[in-house]
Amino acid sequence: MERLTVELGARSYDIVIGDGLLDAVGAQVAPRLKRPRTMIVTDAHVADLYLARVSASLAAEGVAASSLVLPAGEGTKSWEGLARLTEWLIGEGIERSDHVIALGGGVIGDLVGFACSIVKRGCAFVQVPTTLLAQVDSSVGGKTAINVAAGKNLIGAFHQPALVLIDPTTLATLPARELGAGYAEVVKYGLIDDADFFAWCEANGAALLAGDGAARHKAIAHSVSAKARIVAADERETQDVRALLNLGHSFGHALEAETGYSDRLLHGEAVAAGMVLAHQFSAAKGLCPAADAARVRDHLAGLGLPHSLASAGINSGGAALAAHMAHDKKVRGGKLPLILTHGIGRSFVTDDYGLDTVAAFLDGA
Ligand SMILES: NC(=O)c1ccc[n+]([C@@H]2O[C@H](COP(=O)([O-])OP(=O)(O)OC[C@H]3O[C@@H](n4cnc5c(N)ncnc54)[C@H](O)[C@@H]3O)[C@@H](O)[C@H]2O)c1
Ligand SMILES: O=C(O)C(=O)C[C@@H](O)[C@H](O)[C@H](O)COP(=O)(O)O
Ligand SMILES: [Zn+2]
Repeated sequence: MERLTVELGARSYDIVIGDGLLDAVGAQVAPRLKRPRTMIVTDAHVADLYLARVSASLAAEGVAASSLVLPAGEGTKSWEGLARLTEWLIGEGIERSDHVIALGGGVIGDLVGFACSIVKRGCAFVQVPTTLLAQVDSSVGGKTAINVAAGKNLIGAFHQPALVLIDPTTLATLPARELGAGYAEVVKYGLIDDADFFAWCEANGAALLAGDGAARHKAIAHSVSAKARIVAADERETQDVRALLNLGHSFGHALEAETGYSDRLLHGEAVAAGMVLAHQFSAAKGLCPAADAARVRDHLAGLGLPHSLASAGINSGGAALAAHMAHDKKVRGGKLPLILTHGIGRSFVTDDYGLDTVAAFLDGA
């Protein structure tokens, strides 16, 4: 079992990684509770697979757990999902010191985190991520949100979890397409500031996706450690440090919006295409060697991930895509900060390029 801490002063918390940890959720959570009671929120797929085990681990510690099973999929990160969850938590008689357990992928984690940021003005929650994406990214850092018609994650809050419990063995049941989507966020950490880790991804990505346990463990531990470092340095994304975690997302979120947050394009798939576009845009502006942009495209394409507008199933014009980007939460003074790069592992934030420039680039991409 491995343990690291996200250092955030009074809001610091541990991330625990261990095979079989799902059966120890009760032992990890029980000592934190003011009463032997908790609420588990999950989705329909994960409930079938893992809810009974988590409930049993809590029962073994004398903790009674009620559960809410929400529909699987991005559509649950919505006003409707939020209303249903918050009403349920209130109906369950939640107290602020209770620890709601978010058992599932990034959709459940983001929704539960946001609900817990507003119910009774703030309740505790524990992330038990079961997708690769959630284990390497979304369960850590306290960005919580729902999607609205105008854009991705536009209604949300920073609300840190009290604890993150990662059991990599849950990935054994994850569909290959979901694994690939999560893998895009793993590659992101290499592209941001760690060229050696990108090279590791090139060498080990295929094995990781094929089920290599050691590769999965290394990717998860490395990713959460990088994320913990970045979040500790800039918790609320005010200093152009945490914004680097948005590499590929300004483009990616526009692609997700264009596909209506449907399963035509998963978040991680949109990020994969978005990261390639960010490198190609950088190369087109003379900021990044074209060979680096090609290397990123080739790695993601080689693993079957979207690596262009066409392979992401997008045939909209640049202006339509750029219009989505105008809603980006990083916009300041009317300018859109983009995460661009000087090469692999050398990302940076700039607001030197306007939406017209981005639209023209996308028209030719
Ligand atoms: N808060 C953050 O920092 C952050 C970071 C990255 C992504 N996100 C958000 O995360 C969301 C995407 O998360 P996701 O990719 O985990 O998607 P998801 O939560 O929709 O899960 C993907 C699918 O896998 C199923 N599933 C989950 N665990 C499983 C398992 N172990 N075995 C079998 N099936 C399983 C789910 O039921 C679902 O159908 C997006 O909304 C994205 O915006 C947030
Ligand atoms: O934690 C962060 O910071 C991230 O940007 C992680 C991203 O992978 C994630 O998709 C996040 O939700 C995007 O943030 P947003 O602020 O652009 O909604
Ligand atoms: Zn993301």
